[in-house]
Amino acid sequence: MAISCLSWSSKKLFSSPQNTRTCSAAAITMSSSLCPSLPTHFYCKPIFSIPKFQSFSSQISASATKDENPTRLGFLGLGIMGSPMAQNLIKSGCDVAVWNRTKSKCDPLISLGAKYMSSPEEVAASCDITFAMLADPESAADVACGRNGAVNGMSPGKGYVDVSTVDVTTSKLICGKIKATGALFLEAPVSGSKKPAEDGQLIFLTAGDKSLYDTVSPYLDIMGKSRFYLGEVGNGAAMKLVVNMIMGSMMASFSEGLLLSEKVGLDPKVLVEVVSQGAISAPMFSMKGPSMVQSKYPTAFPLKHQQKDLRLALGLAESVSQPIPIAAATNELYKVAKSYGLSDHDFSAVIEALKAKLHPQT
Ligand SMILES: NC(=O)C1=CN([C@@H]2O[C@H](COP(=O)(O)OP(=O)(O)OC[C@H]3O[C@@H](n4cnc5c(N)ncnc54)[C@H](OP(=O)(O)O)[C@@H]3O)[C@@H](O)[C@H]2O)C=CC1
Ligand SMILES: O=CC(=O)O
Repeated sequence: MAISCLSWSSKKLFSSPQNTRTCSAAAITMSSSLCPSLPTHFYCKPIFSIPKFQSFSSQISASATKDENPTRLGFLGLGIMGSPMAQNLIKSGCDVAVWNRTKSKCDPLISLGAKYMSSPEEVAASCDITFAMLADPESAADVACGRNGAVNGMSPGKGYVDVSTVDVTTSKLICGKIKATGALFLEAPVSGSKKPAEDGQLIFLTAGDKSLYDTVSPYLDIMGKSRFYLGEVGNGAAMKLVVNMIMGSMMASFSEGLLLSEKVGLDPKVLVEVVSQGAISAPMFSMKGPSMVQSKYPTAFPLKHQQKDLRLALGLAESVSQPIPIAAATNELYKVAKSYGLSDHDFSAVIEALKAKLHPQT
């Protein structure tokens, strides 16, 4: 069976609350039984046939199918990514409680049916599974382990799924604190930006308790198009950092190309078109190139988070003595862009760091 699955046809079904459960179940059923040749760590939503309903194996998942006793989900962190992810869960008929540091960001979700809780602890105490989508290692650790943090509300039978992009050490720290309560832990950072989050097309890079992975797979499938189970805690975080290290360098290189083409009298719009047709074509270039040419950077992935990921990737590389000189140079460029006040712009604004007149006489 071809792996290039995902489908907006199955997605359309997912986006309809009345169809969600059938489709979630269908997605689960499809995984290894119908795709025996696929590696067991990888699952992708099917495009075509939707097989017969099969009930979920774990107890918590099974309760997601029963109206009288639905699994209670919590969501901590309602920024660019967390809001649409939580929204997709709510629209799919899940029972969701939310918390965000800035309370006003909870309002649109409350109007869709979410319950508001006043702390991460309250969310964790009242939910079976709590997802967290925080900015960086510091906020992820604080929301999980700080005062009124989620750890205080965890207990055996519950699960904590951290979908933030953090470093291996932070993920292991959070895992240790959560597991000390008897609860289960899964790290599940995502690849894919604002639009994929809105469309339920994220890629989950998970590691940790396999039974929790199995339990939450129906929810990951509502929010995403595929999921990888990578084994021990730290592997998901590391995979995410490697992917974003590549992405940050690609964007920096693309920026250099756009500016060089213009300087030598070429039309950068044509460069975008040429690149899109060749072997180095990437959706990112086609999507962001046209606005970069107009010096517009509507935020999907904030530049400050891309620089954070490069910084964390450098730490990861150092921990195993792997040289990553291109990523190191790229990180410096993003730091310059941050110093120009571009932290909250899209990461494609890194091109502005290359426009600066480093040599005013030229
Ligand atoms: N945007 C993207 O394209 C993608 C982002 N990611 C990763 O996902 C994570 C979230 O990204 P995104 O949604 O874009 O980021 P945002 O900056 O939009 O949201 C960050 C979230 O973290 C919260 N937060 C920040 N600091 C603290 C703190 N000290 N205590 C409590 N809460 C805090 C914010 O709360 P408040 O609203 O109060 O500020 C907000 O809910 C990051 O790790 C990012 O690297 C991964 C894939 C794609
Ligand atoms: O982390 C960002 C992304 O686009 O993935």
